[in-house]
Amino acid sequence: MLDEVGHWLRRRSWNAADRPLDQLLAAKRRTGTTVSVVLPALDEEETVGRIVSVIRRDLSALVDELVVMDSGSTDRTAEVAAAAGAKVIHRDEVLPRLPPSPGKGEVLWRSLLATHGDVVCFVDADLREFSASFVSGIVGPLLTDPDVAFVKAMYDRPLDGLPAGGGRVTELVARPLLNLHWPRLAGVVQPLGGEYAARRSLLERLPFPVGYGVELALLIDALETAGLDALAQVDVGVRHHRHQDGQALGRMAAAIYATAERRLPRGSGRGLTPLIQFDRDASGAFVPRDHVLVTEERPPMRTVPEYAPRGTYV
Ligand SMILES: O=c1ccn([C@@H]2O[C@H](COP(=O)(O)OP(=O)(O)O[C@H]3O[C@H](CO)[C@@H](O)[C@H](O)[C@H]3O)[C@@H](O)[C@H]2O)c(=O)[nH]1
Ligand SMILES: O=C(O)[C@H](O)COP(=O)(O)O
Repeated sequence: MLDEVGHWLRRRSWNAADRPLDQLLAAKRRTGTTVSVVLPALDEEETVGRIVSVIRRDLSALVDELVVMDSGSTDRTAEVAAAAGAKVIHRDEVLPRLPPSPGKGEVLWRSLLATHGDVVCFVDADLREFSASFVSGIVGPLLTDPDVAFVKAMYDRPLDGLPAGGGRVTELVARPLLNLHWPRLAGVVQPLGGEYAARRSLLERLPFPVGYGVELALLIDALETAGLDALAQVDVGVRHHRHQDGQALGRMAAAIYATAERRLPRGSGRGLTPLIQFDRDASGAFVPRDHVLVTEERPPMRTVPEYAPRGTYV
C-alpha cells in the first residue's frame, strides 16, 4: 500500500457515531451550510417511500431540501415519494432544451440544477432497512471539517447469505482498476456505493457520465481536482439493496470500464501494485489487506534460447 494511502486511511476514515447529530446541527448553524439530499429513482416504488419518511422524521433539522429525481419511472415511484414528503422532479423538467439520456448519472447531473444546497448528498432509492445515519454520517465531515469536500459511505454488503459478499462489480472491476491505475484511491472501501455527499463547489466543476460510470468518474475527478486529503469515508454499518442479475452487472461493468478508459491517460498507475481489499477486524473496523498481484508475462516460447533447438514449426 502507498504510504499516502495508509496516512489517508488514518486521517480520513470515520464512523457515523463519531459525530452525533447535535454536533452536526451546531456546525450547520455556525457555518450556515445548507444541505440537499437527492434520491435518483427508476421504478423504486417499493423502497423510496420509507427512505423519504425516515429522512423527514429523523433529519428534518439537518436536511433543507429532499428531492427524488425521477429517472423515467413507469411505476408509482413519483406518487409514493411525494406522499412521503419529498419534492419529486422528473428528469424532463430540468434543462428541457436538452433531451435527457437514460441513466443514473444523467439525473444526478440534472439534480445540481434542480437543487440549491451547499452540500449535496446522493442516496440510492432502492435501499432496504435504511437508517438516517446513511445521510448524517456522510454529511457530517462536510459540516465540521472545512478541508473535506467529498465523502463516501462505507458498509458491509450482504449477498445470498454471505454477510459481505455483495458489491460484485466493485470487487471484480472497480477495485482492481483503481488499484492498478489510481492507487491513491485504493483506500476507498466502497468506490461504487451510491451514498456520497460533496460540496456543490466541487460537484459543479466535475463532468458526469450519464450512466453507471458516474461514481467512478466523480471519485477519480474529485481526487484530481481537490486532492486526496479532501476525500473521506464514513462507516455507516450495513447496506441492503436490490441486486441486479449478472447480465445487468455486465453492462454496468462495461460502463465503468469505459469511464476508466477515458481517464486512463491521466491515471497515475504504476503497473504493478498490490491489490488492497478490506475485511472487518475483531473490533468491527475495516482493515486493509494487501494482496500481491503477479502481472508478469512470459515471452513467446520461440524467443527462449532453450527452445531454439526444437527448430521451426509451421
Ligand atoms: O437509469 C437509472 C438507473 C438507476 N437509477 C437509480 O439509481 C440508484 C442505483 O441504481 P441500481 O440499479 O440500484 O444500482 P446498483 O446495482 O446498486 O449499483 C451500484 O453501482 C452503481 C455504479 O457505480 C452505482 O450507481 C449504484 O449507486 C450502486 O449501488 C437506484 O435508486 C436506481 O433507481 C436511476 O435513477 N436511473
Ligand atoms: O456495486 C456493485 O458492485 C454492484 O452494484 C453489485 O452489487 P451487489 O453484488 O451487491 O448486487
